[in-house]
Amino acid sequence: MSNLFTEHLWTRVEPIWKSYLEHPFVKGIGEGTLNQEKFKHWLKQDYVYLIDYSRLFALGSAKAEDLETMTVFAKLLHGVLDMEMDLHRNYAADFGITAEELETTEPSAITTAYTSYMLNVSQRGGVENVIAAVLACEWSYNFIGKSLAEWPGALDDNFYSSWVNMYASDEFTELAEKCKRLMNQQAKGKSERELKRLEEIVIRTSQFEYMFWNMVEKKEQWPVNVRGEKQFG
Ligand SMILES: Cc1ncc(CN)c(N)n1
Repeated sequence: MSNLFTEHLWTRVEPIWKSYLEHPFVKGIGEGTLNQEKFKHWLKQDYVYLIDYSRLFALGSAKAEDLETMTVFAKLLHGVLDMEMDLHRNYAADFGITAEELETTEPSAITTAYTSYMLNVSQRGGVENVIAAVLACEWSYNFIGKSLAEWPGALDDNFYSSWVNMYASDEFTELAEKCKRLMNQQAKGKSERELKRLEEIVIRTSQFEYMFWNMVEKKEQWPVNVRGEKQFG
């Protein structure tokens, strides 16, 4: 295993994350061709996802064993609530969707499953579980943003160029790097068995990321709603 735990993790998640770049939703962002109704579904679902995601950083701060780690989690929390969610609020305003509408979105089945998984593993373990749960989210979006930024035309006359720019930006890259540094610090001195357990969390969340792209592509909610009406993908 390489010295840095994140380098080892990269060898495990690379094939999963490369599959995101072939996903029609992600390709649609990079090529500027994504159907805007699908994007609105992402905006709303992602907004409520990010609310729970923020809770994870608050939990990380509460579980931290030193002031420095506490501060890093607090900075990550600020990064989501202020910087990342501003992207959503700005796109929503263009569509005439209010911040309240975003905030009161009913989470879909996949959104609920994904955030519940992250909150569950984070509550069960120490601070290392929290950072393992949030790592793929921050790092994989940065990976996608930077990859799409190199696609021809992704940053020119593309409705989604603000999306690509934000996730590829130096500011967002620094948030992803903070997560990687925290993961490596927490991995130090852990047994092989413990590292395997953390690796599994990163792989599971990477698989959830793919399911989230699928959910927004298909505008999925729940397979059956409260009136008994079925939704087929
Ligand atoms: C589902 C998901 N995963 C990750 C990110 C990046 N914080 C996000 N906005 N949405």
